[in-house]
Amino acid sequence: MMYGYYKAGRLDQEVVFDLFYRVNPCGNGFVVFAGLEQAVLYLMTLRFTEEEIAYLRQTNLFDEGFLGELAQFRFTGTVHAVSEGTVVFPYEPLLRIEGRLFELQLIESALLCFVNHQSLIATKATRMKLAAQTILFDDGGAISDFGLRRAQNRDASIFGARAAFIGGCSSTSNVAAGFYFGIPVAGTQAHSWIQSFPSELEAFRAYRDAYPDQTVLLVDTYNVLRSGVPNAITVGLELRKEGRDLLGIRIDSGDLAYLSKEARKRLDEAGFTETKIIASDDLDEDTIRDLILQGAAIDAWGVGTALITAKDCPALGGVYKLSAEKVDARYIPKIKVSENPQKVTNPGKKKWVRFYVNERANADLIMLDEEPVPAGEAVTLFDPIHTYKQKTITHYRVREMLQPIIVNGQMVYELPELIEIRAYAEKELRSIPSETLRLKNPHVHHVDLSRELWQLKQKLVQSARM
Ligand SMILES: Nc1ncnc2c1ncn2[C@@H]1O[C@H](COP(=O)(O)OP(=O)(O)OP(=O)(O)O)[C@@H](O)[C@H]1O
Ligand SMILES: O=P(O)(O)OC[C@H]1O[C@H](OP(=O)(O)OP(=O)(O)O)[C@H](O)[C@@H]1O
Ligand SMILES: O=C(O)c1cccnc1
Repeated sequence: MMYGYYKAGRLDQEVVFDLFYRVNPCGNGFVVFAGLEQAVLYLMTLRFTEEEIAYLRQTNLFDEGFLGELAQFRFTGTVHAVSEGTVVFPYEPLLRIEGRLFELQLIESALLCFVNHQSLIATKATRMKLAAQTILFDDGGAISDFGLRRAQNRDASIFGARAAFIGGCSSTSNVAAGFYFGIPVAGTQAHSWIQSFPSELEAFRAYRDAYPDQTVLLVDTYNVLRSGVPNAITVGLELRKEGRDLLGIRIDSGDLAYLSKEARKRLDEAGFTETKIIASDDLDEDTIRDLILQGAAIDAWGVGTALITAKDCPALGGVYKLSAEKVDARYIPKIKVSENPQKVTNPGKKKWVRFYVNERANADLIMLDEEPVPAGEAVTLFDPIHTYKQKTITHYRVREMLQPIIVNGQMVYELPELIEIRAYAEKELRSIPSETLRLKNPHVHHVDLSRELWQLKQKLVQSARM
């Protein structure tokens, strides 16, 4: 397409693209937006190397003028985006990109790859947190990412760990992710550790000697209640003699509700009331919720496959659509019409706002960029499909959601630390009504169009059909 634009003399045509998604993943009521940092770093460093140009040359598809354009390629466009960790909903522009058609077309798939992957995993992690009733993070069980071995690849594990941390995981067992992003790293030991020693007790003692202040023992290699827990208590008593304590045990198979409750009883009877019980074994948000309903005595959760691959909903369908074209300093709105009404795009250069009523997100409104943001006057919102469904809000706080990130190829935004993004994501979740956070059949958050945008869309649909 870039070569075609070049041949048609359209490479400098100024356009606007929106990146958004249409359907929440996993039956969820929202998405936690993530991946912006990688998208921005990609745009700021995007170049064609001599080697890459030589590869393209030998395809015999392109002329030298075009290859020369690639050699001097720089991203010179303007990007507005929501902050990482923001709770977002279908059809909301997550990134709005303005610039040369030549550049904006090239970046489509890369931007989608960063945003789709990390937003999906951040959302999945949030679901786990909601299931574990840890939305208030100081309560309920922490969730650790155990996913590296099950991730689709190295990058998926590392960026997945980043996204999982944004979504609320407390730690990762992926040390590379700790190295790159400063995520707290935590882990225990595998069954092979226990098997490699002559006995379980010797294995526990050797682990304690290596990590006397972080002794967490895997108790299910032979028999949880007859061998693992009694041996862990023996090692715990030895630690006590040194003035230390047994930090935890991990149960990785069997009936996690029954075994955790029994293990809790025995640990408590032996005086280890502070020792944590960590569960793992094919956990997902449904099993976590189920175990909590059964009164399982689980303090923390190690989650692998279901988290890092978003196993039951393995892709977020974010898309990148052209919404306007600049002609004589004016933006001309563009639309994509479809037989499927959900695939008709929202035309024009747009922005969007969120209305808060009593500090809870009440509704979102997508509007044309030139429209004034409501400033306290009563606003009547209507459903863009079933337009008779209307509501008027009066006492609200309004927040503009897109902010400048890159202007004419220059970064104007300071990328936040990951820990700040995580804290912001938590704050965001607290601003969303609990009905929308429900794991099953959540309330559908209202994302409406301003009257002007709605009328423009109707007009363009009508004219496109003629
Ligand atoms: N009390 C429980 N309620 C609901 N699900 C549970 C409960 N206990 C365990 N599970 C889940 O059931 C599944 C256990 O599967 P299965 O019985 O096949 O294996 P297992 O006994 O854990 O042995 P292994 O992991 O060694 O194959 C896991 O996904 C686990 O998280
Ligand atoms: O959430 P999950 O996908 O289960 O990931 C975590 C699992 O990974 C490890 O198991 P391991 O690779 O040794 O396999 P196994 O326990 O399934 O046998 C660990 O002991 C957990 O069981
Ligand atoms: O640290 C652990 O116990 C761990 C890490 C990854 C996968 N399974 C277990």
